[in-house]
Amino acid sequence: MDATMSLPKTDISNEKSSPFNAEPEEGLSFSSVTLRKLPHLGDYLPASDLPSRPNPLERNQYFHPTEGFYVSPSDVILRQIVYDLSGKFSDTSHLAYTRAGPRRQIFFDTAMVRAAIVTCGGLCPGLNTVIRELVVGLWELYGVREIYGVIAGYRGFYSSEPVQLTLKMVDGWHKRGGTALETSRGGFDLHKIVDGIQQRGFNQVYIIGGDGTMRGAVKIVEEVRRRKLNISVTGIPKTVDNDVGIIDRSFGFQTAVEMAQQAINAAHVEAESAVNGIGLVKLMGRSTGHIALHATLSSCDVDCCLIPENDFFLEGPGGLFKFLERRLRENGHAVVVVAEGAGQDIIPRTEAQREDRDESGNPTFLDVGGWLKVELKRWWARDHPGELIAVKYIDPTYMIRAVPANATDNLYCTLLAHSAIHGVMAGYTGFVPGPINGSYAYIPLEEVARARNEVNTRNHKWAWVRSVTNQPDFVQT
Ligand SMILES: Nc1ncnc2c1ncn2[C@@H]1O[C@H](COP(=O)(O)OP(=O)(O)O)[C@@H](O)[C@H]1O
Ligand SMILES: O=P(O)(O)OC[C@H]1O[C@](O)(COP(=O)(O)O)[C@@H](O)[C@@H]1O
Ligand SMILES: [Mg+2]
Repeated sequence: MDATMSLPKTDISNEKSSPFNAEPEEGLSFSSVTLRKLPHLGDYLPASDLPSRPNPLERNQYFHPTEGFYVSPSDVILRQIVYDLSGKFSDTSHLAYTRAGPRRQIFFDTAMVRAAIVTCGGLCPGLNTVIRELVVGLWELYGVREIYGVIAGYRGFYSSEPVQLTLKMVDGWHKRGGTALETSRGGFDLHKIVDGIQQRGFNQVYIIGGDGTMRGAVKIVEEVRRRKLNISVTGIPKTVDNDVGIIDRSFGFQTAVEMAQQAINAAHVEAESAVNGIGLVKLMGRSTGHIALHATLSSCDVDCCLIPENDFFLEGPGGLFKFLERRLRENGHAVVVVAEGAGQDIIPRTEAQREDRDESGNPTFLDVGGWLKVELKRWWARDHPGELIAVKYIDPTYMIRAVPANATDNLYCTLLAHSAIHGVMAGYTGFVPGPINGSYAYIPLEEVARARNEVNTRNHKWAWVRSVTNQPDFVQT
């Protein structure tokens, strides 16, 4: 049967009208869509300080913009694309974001642009590609020549001299892991950072980082606005853990999953080749188990996937040991994948360990893999004296994030970088570019900083994990 979805005509909502955001038009069926308003320099700068000009892509020798090339403020991406046609619409189902892409008119004189690029937080495959593509995009698409790399994270804005970046310098960076600009945790001093941005005359700031970085970027945008500066700030979401919300996934995540699979494969080979072999792999994921989950699904060799979103326990009926004992009896070996943030509440720790934080204030974790290995051996020796066991523990955590991005992630990094540039040139600020349901959108930075992407253990994906591993729920009885 061909069902036609009709959206309810009530609840017309456009968060706040502005010349830079779409107005609902009479007769259009998206009248019930709530469009997230994007911050724009024009929100606080007088129009006389913000003259618009034609996009230089118009004159670019390699571009021949056709009808439909430019994105207009009324182009939107819907947050949700799965609907229940029985008519049970929820409020959030019609949330929309401004579509990313080049604008016909821009708000920067590209000869006057001084762009700053910084990387903060942990490493992630693709960081160098994003940096390179920001430089290439600014240089080739918009003719910008004043592009600077801020060294070693937020502290670089006030503690070291930025490095001028050229096309020649960044050549080949997309093939290198890590970040050529260096990164660090901590060092967030809001006033020193914004003073540094002002003193160096930066008017476009590209901040590449994870959830912590985005929270910092929100404060920078607020301070820039408070000082009424003509500076556009964008956040490019980076996290190997894939814990940033709203966007489909973060760059580098697929590469990390691919690398994780290699570790799982090795663990499987080791486990299969031993008597009562247990292959144990620890993967990154502070508070979310996305890497563990995706690597489990794609490897098909995993017996049990432990993630921070799911509690587990070791001893007694329904516990991990009983389950593994069964698997060893049935198959002779087992493979366990554990995300670094899993089981943290059941690992014994001292008061000092409980309080320990990294320079950014993130809690530091105990090694769940090392602890599990010791506990597994202790349990087996106690309950099965004289029987062989081999626990092969692989910790590839830094290996999976220190590699260059794979082809899919490299492509993604390019689109992110270019989307960021187009948005900044259009005068938007305090936004994040990212794919939503496969299409690139601009999302308010503040919203991204608040959103978390956790594994939903009640949805189909987790059910899929269970169908692959046949693992229990680890419920105390
Ligand atoms: N709430 C916050 N406010 C301001 N800055 C923050 C905040 N949280 C983290 N930062 C800063 O952001 C940077 C990166 O944060 P971190 O948590 O280490 O990595 P990530 O951004 O990858 O999550 C650090 O310089 C840190 O000081
Ligand atoms: O040892 P480091 O470099 O501080 O980082 C370890 C952490 O960094 C991560 O890889 C990524 O975390 P962020 O994205 O928050 O930087 C975590 O999975 C891990 O806990
Ligand atoms: Mg983080």
